[in-house]
Amino acid sequence: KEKVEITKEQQALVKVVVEAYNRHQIPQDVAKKLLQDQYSAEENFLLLTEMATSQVQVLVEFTKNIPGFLSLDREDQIALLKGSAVEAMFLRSAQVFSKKMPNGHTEVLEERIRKSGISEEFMTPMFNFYKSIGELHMVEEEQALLTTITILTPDRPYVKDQQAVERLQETILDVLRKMCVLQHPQDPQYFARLLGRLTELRTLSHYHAEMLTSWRVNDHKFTPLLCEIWDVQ
Ligand SMILES: COc1ccc(-c2nc3ccccc3n2[C@H](C(=O)Nc2c(C)cccc2C)C2CCCCC2)c(OC)c1
Repeated sequence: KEKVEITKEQQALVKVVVEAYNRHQIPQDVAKKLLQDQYSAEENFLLLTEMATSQVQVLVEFTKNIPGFLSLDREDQIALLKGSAVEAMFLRSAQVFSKKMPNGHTEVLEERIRKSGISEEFMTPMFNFYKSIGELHMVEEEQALLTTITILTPDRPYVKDQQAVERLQETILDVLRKMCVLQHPQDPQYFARLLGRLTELRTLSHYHAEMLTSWRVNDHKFTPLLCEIWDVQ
């Protein structure tokens, strides 16, 4: 049984990433807003586009703190951001949905999301993903590193130097694997299950454009930034 230990530089790397991840969170807590009032489909659509727009902005800031990211080719940095923004948004939403809340609040939140204006057909895959993330009971380090691994996916469209991205991703994967072994000694499959969620995340993200255009509102207005990132308009 090899003794797994996290090196000093790996600890420093995790600290930088987790601090940046926590610092670059969206100011207003959307879950609180949703728990307070039932909004119309129009208001929810506007809230979604506002949340998604600010999420992309915080994602850009977050990537600046990923060791090695700024040394990548600049066009590759853009390709990684464009390629991971939707997945990062769903991962963030799953983490918000899975947060420990007072009794009954999660059910109210789920109801509000079901009635938000999103069309029926996407609810099952979306909530299946949210619940599968929730079952992992990830600690914040795992959440931050998993988001970082999603961003550092080498085979995004238009990435030229995939090897450089792979090297960065492997650095994060190595420390996450060790953390999972140390954090969940009773579950040797935990790290594999964590990575398995990224496959589910990619599948869910294929639906995002349809989820938006099928939102039950008359006019689907997007910000210029979202037109860039989402395959809409
Ligand atoms: C593409 O279609 C989507 C994407 C996300 C959600 C979503 N799942 C959530 C789980 C928990 C809390 C809120 C959740 N959201 C939205 C939200 O803002 N996600 C969010 C974003 C966008 C950025 C940063 C952070 C977050 C949480 C609410 C937007 C307003 C209507 C209700 C959903 C969604 O729900 C129908 C449909």
